[in-house]
Amino acid sequence: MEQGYLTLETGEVFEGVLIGANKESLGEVVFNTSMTGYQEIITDPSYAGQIITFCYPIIGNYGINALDDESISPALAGVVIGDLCETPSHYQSFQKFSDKLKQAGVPGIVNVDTRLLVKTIRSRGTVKGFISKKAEASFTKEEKAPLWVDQVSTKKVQFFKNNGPHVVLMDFGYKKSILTALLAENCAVTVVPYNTPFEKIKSLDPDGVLISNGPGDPMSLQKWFPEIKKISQNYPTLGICLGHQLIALAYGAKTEKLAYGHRGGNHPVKELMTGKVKITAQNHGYVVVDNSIDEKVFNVTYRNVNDKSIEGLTHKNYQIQTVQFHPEAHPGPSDTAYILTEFVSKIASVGETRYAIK
Ligand SMILES: NC(=O)CC[C@H](N)C(=O)O
Repeated sequence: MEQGYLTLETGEVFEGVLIGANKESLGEVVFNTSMTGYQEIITDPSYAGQIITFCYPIIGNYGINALDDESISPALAGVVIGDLCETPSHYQSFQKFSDKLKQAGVPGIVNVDTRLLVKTIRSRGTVKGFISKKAEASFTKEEKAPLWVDQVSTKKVQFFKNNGPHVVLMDFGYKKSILTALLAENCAVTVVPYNTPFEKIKSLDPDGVLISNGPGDPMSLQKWFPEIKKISQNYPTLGICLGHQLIALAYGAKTEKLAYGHRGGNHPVKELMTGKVKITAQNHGYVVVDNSIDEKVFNVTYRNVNDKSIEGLTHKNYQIQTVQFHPEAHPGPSDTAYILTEFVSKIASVGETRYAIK
């Protein structure tokens, strides 16, 4: 057990014990409030480049299983934990949390005062941090953040056969649960790289397109906004999290960074049409700016109950729906699983009446 430190760019230093990969790591320090689901969280590609602080004090108690990974290899920069349990107990567990981290090449730091760290992030806003054996770090101003999506998106097209409607899943760093949910609805799914142009998607002849979640600042993908717009004008489209932000941006709205993001399994969201509140799973640092939405183009369908931020949109003329939260959950409640089910039944019924390709 080796002593280590998490140094924040704002100067605070947190002491702990190093676990996982034996290396230093720099990342944006964020926190997740979920009480369970650490395996899904560390394998969610949307965390690429980030150091996740777990608010829940005990992590690792039910081990790692063969089912819950949300991607093949974790993309996060590190983890910060209060109390790590190295003697897991669960019938499906085959690995300890620290071994999973080591295998994935990700460093972590445990025995950290995570309550103080989260309070610090809440007052400072999201800050960069450095995990190291030394209590010092130098933070140089990066010219440009890496294009994280490019690092997590598939490089090749993958087909999943089925006898239901055909969905093209644009992979900006999709969570496996999105694919699983579509397959469970009998959809045939074609997973394509994030930078697949409209013409290629047209050649795949989908019934609908799903623009996935993914890491980083949505504005870093500005180059692809015209393609995203064209795709969504020609096929019924569902955007989840980053997908929601990209669609809004493609139609001229703006996004901004939240002070410290929404990451957890109990974010209340109001469905404006019914007034009903759904408890949702979330993991995002950016939001669509409220007054940047053209109300002649989009209806705001959902709002966050806590900070009133935009959580969902529908287009007034095209079959486009977007959600900032995660209807596939994993981890988190499945209150909004109907969003995926309704999308699939909509594209199944569009069938022959599908609008003409422009
Ligand atoms: N889960 C996601 O798709 C996250 C979207 C985006 N990277 C954000 O942080 O806001």
